[in-house]
Amino acid sequence: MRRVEGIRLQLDAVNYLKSVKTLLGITYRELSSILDIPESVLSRYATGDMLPSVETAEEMLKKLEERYPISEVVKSRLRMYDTYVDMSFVNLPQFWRLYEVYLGRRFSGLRVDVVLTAAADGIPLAVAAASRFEATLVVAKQYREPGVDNYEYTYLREGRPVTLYVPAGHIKRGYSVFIVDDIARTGKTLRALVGLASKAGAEIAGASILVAKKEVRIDAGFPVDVLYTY
Ligand SMILES: O=P(O)(O)OC[C@H]1O[C@H](OP(=O)(O)OP(=O)(O)O)[C@H](O)[C@@H]1O
Ligand SMILES: Nc1ncnc2[nH]cnc12
Repeated sequence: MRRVEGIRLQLDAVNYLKSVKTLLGITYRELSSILDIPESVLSRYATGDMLPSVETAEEMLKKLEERYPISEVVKSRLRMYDTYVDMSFVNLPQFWRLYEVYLGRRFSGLRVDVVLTAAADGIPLAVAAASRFEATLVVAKQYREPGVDNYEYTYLREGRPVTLYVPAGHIKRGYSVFIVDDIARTGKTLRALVGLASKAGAEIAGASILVAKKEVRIDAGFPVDVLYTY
């Protein structure tokens, strides 16, 4: 393992610890008994006065992922209303860090050139994903960028046509594209993003959608990772 990979693991373990502590409201006492590490040591990890060894970090991550999976964080932080799901936790830095660690481990070794999302609510998650994959962020918008060629994809949303655009130069033939969004209700936005990547001649390496309605089915020949269905 390269030195930098060890350091990443150490930081990932501490970030996971801090994120689940804040987002799930877990005490050091509980974390201490789950991890078998004294509370005083955990609090020094959290303040940054100390780092776990690489071996301890790997063990911590395994235990934390098993006991506090990111799906539990999503489930406990989202708020269901009649027809609306409040997903505002996707705007918390603690959640971005948790999501980065999750993606890095779930999709370890995946080559990604572009992380593609649709404006606006998917953007913070897509930034976190692009950061972890060392990829370029591309945001599909509901308007055409002027002065350049755009790929476009039109679908019907509650009877009205919606068109998503991306500048043609931003996704090239043969690129490996990873799709990110906060929620899929009808799956039409996800399908539109797949359509845009296909028009560009790119390959889709995978997709991560935090929350999806049970009815949403995407048979696109690539894995769509969903953390919570309703
Ligand atoms: O599966 P679907 O029915 O297509 O819905 C999912 C999409 O809807 C939301 O975006 P929205 O278009 O509301 O724009 P916003 O991100 O600006 O709220 C959400 O961020 C997804 O992109
Ligand atoms: N946050 C949300 N909740 C429910 N339906 C949606 N469609 C798009 N965004 C949504």
